[in-house]
Amino acid sequence: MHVKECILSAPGKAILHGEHAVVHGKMALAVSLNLRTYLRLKATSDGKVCINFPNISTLLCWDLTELKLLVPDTCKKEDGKLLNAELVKCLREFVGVTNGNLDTSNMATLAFLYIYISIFGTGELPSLTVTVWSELPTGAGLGSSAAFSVCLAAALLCASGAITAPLRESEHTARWCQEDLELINSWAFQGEMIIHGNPSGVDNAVGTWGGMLRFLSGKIIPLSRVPLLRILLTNTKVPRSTKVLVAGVKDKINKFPTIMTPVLDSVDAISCTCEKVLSEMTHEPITGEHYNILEELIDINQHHLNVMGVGHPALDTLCRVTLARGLHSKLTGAGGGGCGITLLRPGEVIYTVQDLRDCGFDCWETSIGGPGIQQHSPHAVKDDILEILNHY
Ligand SMILES: Nc1ncnc2c1ncn2[C@@H]1O[C@H](COP(=O)(O)OP(=O)(O)OP(=O)(O)O)[C@@H](O)[C@H]1O
Ligand SMILES: C[C@@](O)(CCO)CC(=O)[O-]
Ligand SMILES: [Mg+2]
Repeated sequence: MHVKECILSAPGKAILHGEHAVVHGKMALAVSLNLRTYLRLKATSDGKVCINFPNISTLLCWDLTELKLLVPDTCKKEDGKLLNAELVKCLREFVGVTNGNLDTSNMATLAFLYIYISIFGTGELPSLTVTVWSELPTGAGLGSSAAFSVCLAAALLCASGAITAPLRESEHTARWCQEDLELINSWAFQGEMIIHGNPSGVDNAVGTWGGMLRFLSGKIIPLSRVPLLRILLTNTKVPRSTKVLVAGVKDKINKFPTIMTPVLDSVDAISCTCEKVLSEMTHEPITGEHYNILEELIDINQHHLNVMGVGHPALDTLCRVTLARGLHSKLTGAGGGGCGITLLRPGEVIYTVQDLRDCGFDCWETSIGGPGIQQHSPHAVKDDILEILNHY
């Protein structure tokens, strides 16, 4: 093993515009959040691999001898756009995943085992313990699966020696070089493929690089100059699965191609227009008209997302309650429940927070644009999170 112990973190994300359309080759605008997923990897010598994912109540241990039997004959060490079908089939049987059973714990376990065996399968399997704790709500549209996959990919790549842990003595936080980030991102995409089925890659790109970015057909363009936006996040707490929602949109497009294609094109135009307005806001004095346009784009996109079939009555409530205070909201991420975003104007007093809490929703203002995957020294991690990571 190339590391004895390491602690990493990756951010969640909010999609401003382009969710679902991005899966079909359209543009998305996404931004990292100040809520992060933390992972601690520890080398052990007991011949076991243990995973502890307390957010989803998962604590499992296997003997290395058991896991060795799962390594397929053709274990590719290459990163790629396709999963090794033989390994997926074998792991699904091992973990007990059937087609109708989208148990949250199973998907995370499957993603861990897939990345672990793919990275180490051609050599010796190491004995280790991995603990993951997240500040993000899981399965709520804020990219928890991507932050999880990015952390797993980075930690296991470091443990294998494919990349080097960047933290030097006396440093508290460190990042990887561009080349290593590309490798982390490509393995995180494979984790997302396990959890999502058909991801665009936008979520893992934000988890890897952080900041605000434009994502189009696998191309990631960081937006360096963006205005300081105030965004309210609301979690309707309605559970949903990204995998199921993405598959539903695909079915609708296949069923009504001539009806749905213009909707996707319109979402693409919304993302382009939004990017243009955001860029103007960094070059010229910000006016009320800039905000008027951003708000109208949010309203139009929310209608389109309803047309795609990924709305939910709880998200309608969010839009109605915030509009009563003159604020504009849309779902973010896969929809079907989960979280929505509300744009706040500078200096705005947000009475709407109490209205939303009265509806039973969680609601908080977030800061956006935090860093992508990082390695931390234990001193750089908040005490309560460190306690959870060290508990196992
Ligand atoms: N902290 C975590 N620990 C373990 N597994 C996690 C964690 N966070 C996410 N996951 C895995 O990711 C799944 C949720 O992924 P899903 O893509 O459905 O939602 P999301 O990523 O939160 O939202 P979106 O994809 O819309 O942004 C969980 O069911 C679990 O398998
Ligand atoms: C719904 C979706 O567009 C965003 C999920 O955060 C899926 C994806 O891009 O992989
Ligand atoms: Mg996800």
